[in-house]
Amino acid sequence: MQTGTALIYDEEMTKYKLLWVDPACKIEVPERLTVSHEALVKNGLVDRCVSVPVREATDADILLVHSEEYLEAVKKTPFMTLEDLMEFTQQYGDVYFHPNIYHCAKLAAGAALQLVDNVMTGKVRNGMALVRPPGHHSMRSAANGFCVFNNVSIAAQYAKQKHGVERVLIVDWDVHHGQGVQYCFEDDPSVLYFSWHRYEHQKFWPQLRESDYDCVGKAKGAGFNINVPWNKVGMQNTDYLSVFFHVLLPVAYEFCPDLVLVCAGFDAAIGDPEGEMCATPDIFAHLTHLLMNLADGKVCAVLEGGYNLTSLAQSVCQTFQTLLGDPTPLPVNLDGPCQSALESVHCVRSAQKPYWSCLKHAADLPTFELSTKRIKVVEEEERTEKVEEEKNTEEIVWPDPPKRVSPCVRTAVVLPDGVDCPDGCKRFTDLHPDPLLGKKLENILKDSNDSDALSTLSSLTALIEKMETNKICNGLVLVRDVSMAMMCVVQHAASLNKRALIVCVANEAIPIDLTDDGKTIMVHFSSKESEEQKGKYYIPVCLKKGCSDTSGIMQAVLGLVLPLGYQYNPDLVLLVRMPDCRISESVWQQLIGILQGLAQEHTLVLMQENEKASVTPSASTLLGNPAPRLGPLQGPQSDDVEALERLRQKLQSDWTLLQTTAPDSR
Ligand SMILES: COCC(O)(O)CCCCCNCCCN
Ligand SMILES: [Zn+2]
Repeated sequence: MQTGTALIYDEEMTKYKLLWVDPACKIEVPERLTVSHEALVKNGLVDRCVSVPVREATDADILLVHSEEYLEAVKKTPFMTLEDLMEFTQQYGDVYFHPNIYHCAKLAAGAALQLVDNVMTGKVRNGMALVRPPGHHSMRSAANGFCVFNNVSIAAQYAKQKHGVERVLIVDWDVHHGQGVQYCFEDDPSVLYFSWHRYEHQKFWPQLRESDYDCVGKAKGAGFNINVPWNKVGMQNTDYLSVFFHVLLPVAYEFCPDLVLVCAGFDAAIGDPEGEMCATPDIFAHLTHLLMNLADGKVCAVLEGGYNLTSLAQSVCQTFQTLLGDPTPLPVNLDGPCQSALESVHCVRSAQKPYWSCLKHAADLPTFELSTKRIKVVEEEERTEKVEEEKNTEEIVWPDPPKRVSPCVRTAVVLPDGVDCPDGCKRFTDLHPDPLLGKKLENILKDSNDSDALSTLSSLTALIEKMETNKICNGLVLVRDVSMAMMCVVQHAASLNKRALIVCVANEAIPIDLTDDGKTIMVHFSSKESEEQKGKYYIPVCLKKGCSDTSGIMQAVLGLVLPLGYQYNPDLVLLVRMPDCRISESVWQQLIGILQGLAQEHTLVLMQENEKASVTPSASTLLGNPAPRLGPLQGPQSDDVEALERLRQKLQSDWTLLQTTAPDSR
């Protein structure tokens, strides 16, 4: 299994800057790279990474995206006088040139290519390149928005040409629209480009009509361009996650990329003068984690924007820590998307509906959108660049990102004798069994003299306590009676006053009575509609074909379990696989991998002791290895989707992160 996270950085890329007065460009300073790298050093993250050297992109590399005339023109800039540079710059927008910027632009593009080479040849699992000048605005024959060469677009073409990559997903979480990337791939179905961006109904830079949600790509590329416009500032963590759960991830899993490239701009974070958003730096820990079970974990992030030097440095560290496998921080108080974000999610899903089977049941465009579409056309003439009113300069503050400590034991296992402990795991037994345990569990234990049941249960309860005190990150336990063990965990977690999210994959109903105090939530996958209501904390997901239905499970995991789990924010995630369920190993691993974003990766996997074959794959994912790809997903069963929609309608008043449509409140 490939490991290692590449860090690509070279201080040469700090050696250019704005040489004249230009208010639009003054934020793009060399310190952006130095503060980021220094933060990595200070947090001991440089030493944990594999340092990969930069290289200059060759002409051939650059010509994968740019025209010869543009490259030839840029080649002349090192020899220009200051006046020539200013005049040369005039022909482009919101960008500046410098005698050394061509050299740095080759290094920035070359850094992205080095990252792709090292990931695609298996020298590292994933990585990030800290570069400037950034890339996503530059076009075939034009510099734009601080960008000279389109680093990530070149990397995508390079990955296809040199490494035979067939499908590339580009996730652009920078707060600006990477129009350069969109133009490069808009008719190319092998590159799926996803971007969210501050838009404010086309009032925000670069004020392009083609940045709106209805620009879905052209010809064969229709459906392979996804624009999520933010029509208001102040978007928060919950808005970003809502878009991942209900737009990006379902489509990304259906697309099943061979490689994920990230236009990692951190101007989407709080404090940034460009974005004016409110998402905190730790959100990038989650966004990164949610991409890491795609493409067998092959994730290459390349720095784009980010102008608040404090939030930039914090966001860069959060991203590297997740790439390195450190537990994600708790996703605190997510209270569901704001109205504007919900409208954007609703519009994007309906615009993309014809192209993705995971969206085939998405709602149609809200009626108000149809009406305002016309109004917007009318306003077109009146369009004036939003007056750059003085940014409210009062200091914006936010809490430091939480410490993310890796427990000394990553994965503990409780296995029957004769079952080998997988490499990297630690066999766990309870050294101080609680003599009263039998008594405490008598309501659960059928036969309190059953000594090895009792010993397994005492190991189980002791393991939970080690996870709660962060001595152990996660665990895998094989038991004879899964139902009984599950009830024991529920009872014990409740006694520790810890909130547990239980995801149970089964085929039959399961005998469990959940307390209605919300200390435990259970999502129960089965093939049978369970008639009796078991309260709002028991959530039955019925799949006609049962747990062998990969698309059905993934649809429910991404669109229901994740949002609900993130909003519930448990201390512990219990993954229970009942003996009779026929879930595929890869889907089971995806479930384990995806849900590790919750509860600081305190995941407890519970299986029947005869599932020996599943011990190694389950343990591999618990150890932080990426879950295997599922292959391009077909559409889920229609009646399953309708059942899921009914469930969503029922739950979304309590769990607002489940919402995907804006009430027609106009
Ligand atoms: C790929 O570069 C990263 C980036 O997307 O952040 C570039 C933003 C250019 C923003 C240009 N308008 C500045 C107007 C003054 N406030
Ligand atoms: Zn940006």
